[in-house]
Amino acid sequence: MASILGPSLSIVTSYAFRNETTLVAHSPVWISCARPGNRNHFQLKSSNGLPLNALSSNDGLAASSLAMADSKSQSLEGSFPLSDSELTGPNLTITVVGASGDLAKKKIFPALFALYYEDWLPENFLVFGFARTKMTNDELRIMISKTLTCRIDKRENCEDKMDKFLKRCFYHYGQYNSEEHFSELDSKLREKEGGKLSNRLYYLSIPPNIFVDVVRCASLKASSKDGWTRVIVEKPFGRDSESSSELTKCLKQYLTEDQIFRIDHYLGKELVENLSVLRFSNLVFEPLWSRNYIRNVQIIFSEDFGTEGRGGYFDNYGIIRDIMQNHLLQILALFAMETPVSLAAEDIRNEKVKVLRSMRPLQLENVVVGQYKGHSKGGKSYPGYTDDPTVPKGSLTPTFAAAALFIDNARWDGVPFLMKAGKALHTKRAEIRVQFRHVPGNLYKRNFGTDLDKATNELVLRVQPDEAIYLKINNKVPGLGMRLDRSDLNLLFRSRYPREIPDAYERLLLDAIEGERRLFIRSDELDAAWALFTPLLKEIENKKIAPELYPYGSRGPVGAHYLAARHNVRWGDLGNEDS
Ligand SMILES: NC(=O)C1=CN([C@@H]2O[C@H](COP(=O)(O)OP(=O)(O)OC[C@H]3O[C@@H](n4cnc5c(N)ncnc54)[C@H](OP(=O)(O)O)[C@@H]3O)[C@@H](O)[C@H]2O)C=CC1
Ligand SMILES: O=C1O[C@H](COP(=O)(O)O)[C@@H](O)[C@H](O)[C@H]1O
Repeated sequence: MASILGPSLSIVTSYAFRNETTLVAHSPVWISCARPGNRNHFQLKSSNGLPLNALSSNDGLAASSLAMADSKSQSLEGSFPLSDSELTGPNLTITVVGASGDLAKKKIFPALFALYYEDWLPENFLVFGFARTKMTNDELRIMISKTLTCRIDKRENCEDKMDKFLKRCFYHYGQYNSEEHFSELDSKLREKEGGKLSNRLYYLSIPPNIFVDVVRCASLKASSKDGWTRVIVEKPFGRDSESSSELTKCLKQYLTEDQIFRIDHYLGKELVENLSVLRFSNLVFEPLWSRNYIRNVQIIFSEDFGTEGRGGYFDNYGIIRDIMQNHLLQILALFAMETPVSLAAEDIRNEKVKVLRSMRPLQLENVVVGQYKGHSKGGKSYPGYTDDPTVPKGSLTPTFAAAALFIDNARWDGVPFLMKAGKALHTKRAEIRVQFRHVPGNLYKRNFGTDLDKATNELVLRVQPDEAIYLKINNKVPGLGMRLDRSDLNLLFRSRYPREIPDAYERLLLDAIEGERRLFIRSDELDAAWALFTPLLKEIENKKIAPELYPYGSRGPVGAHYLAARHNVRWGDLGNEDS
């Protein structure tokens, strides 16, 4: 039997190395739990500097109890009810609260399976579904297997792995506000954990009005006694500053900040992760990253479908809360932050908060809101937003918004950051566009005609679909004479990296398991984000600003063009489809 992880610590080499086998063991000595196979990364330290699945100093458990639990677990080896006799390390149970719901089926279970398939999960993991719907373990397994459409589908041994995964999935039904039902869940978890050191991760995949009930019941009745307990909280984190701080206050009655993992799945997207790598590990970009060279930055999100099926939820939030205040603002903060002291979560989050706190209050005149209306095209008709039966008639909720934001600090003074987010537009896309300044005294300006904007360099990070980073440059068309052409230096991920890109939820789940908080939102970041958007949202709502209507499947309201033009900007996504 391999030895188990003791309370010794090893220090992280790098976040990116979590599946590599290079160890940098520091005192006290690393106790190896080496065993053959892919799971070597589970002997490695996580990116928070602790052994994977160990407790962080913030998880509320003294090292002595970890040691005690570990020695206890040695004597109970084999009591975990899986056939694998080589089990090592602490147990991990992941309880998906709201297991019957859309997000659980669509994203969470598939992500867990993908992690399992690729050997990222610890040996002793279990998945529990919890919801009010009555289901047996087998029914949950059928539900999971039916909806497990994930990137792994076509891979070798997928079915075999799936069977093994499903054997680790269990269900417990109960009410979200019943301490008794969470006590029952706790009994089931303890039975499965077999007395070993156990860590527990809860994923709140439920509507926000029941977050606090669940956290109260889980924390009082079903938290880990000897390991860590962490809770992933899904958005929305409130609707404005007041409700958000109330939510934080309530959660903090039962959890410490370090136990709360506020998820913003855009931070888990490959290209968003890559933003800092591009900037801080290439000499060529960072010197350009300021008002001196950058004319404007555009952060664009569009979906080619409406709120179909989620109109009830959406109408209470609207596109500004649904996409801008979180996903796009997070990207902006990462894009604009100063170089952090290190890659440690707190260093990065400190820099992001500074950006958010330096932002100029949003003015209504710098914002355009829109709502899609029904449209017929090619003999097919597409419903308007208010045609959705779950949306109140006459709703003014915006399904589109564009905004010009400014960061009043030395680096970004005067540079417009334009955001655009919309549903039911002509395409599905998310991208970051950086438009550089004109070349001063450009020797070739005669070759560009009068429109110098067309000749400026533009760096595009296409977050989705078809991830890519490309830089628009001017180039001489080969041949005699002097004709210039706008070309792309193009890093198309699917050509360069044939492996499929993991879903954002995979990365974020793994990070939460590892205790890596870098990609989760800290409460002061959240406060700063709401402080920026709350006055604007209140003004839009109090003044009952009517959204500009745009046809389903169009490029959005024309007001967005006027807004950009007022700031001397042209939206970069409005050229041809591939631009
Ligand atoms: N779906 C998505 O694409 C995304 C969702 N989110 C967020 O994730 C969370 C879950 O989303 P999603 O799965 O779509 O949500 P659902 O509406 O599907 O709800 C999840 C589960 O919660 C229970 N539930 C639903 N409504 C209530 C209610 N009023 N009171 C008590 N329980 C209820 C139901 O389970 P049961 O009846 O069995 O108890 C349901 O299966 C939400 O916070 C959402 O905002 C975030 C990003 C995207
Ligand atoms: O958070 C949300 O994101 C989805 C879009 O996510 P993506 O990963 O598919 O781009 C959006 O549809 C939804 O309205 C919003 O709540």
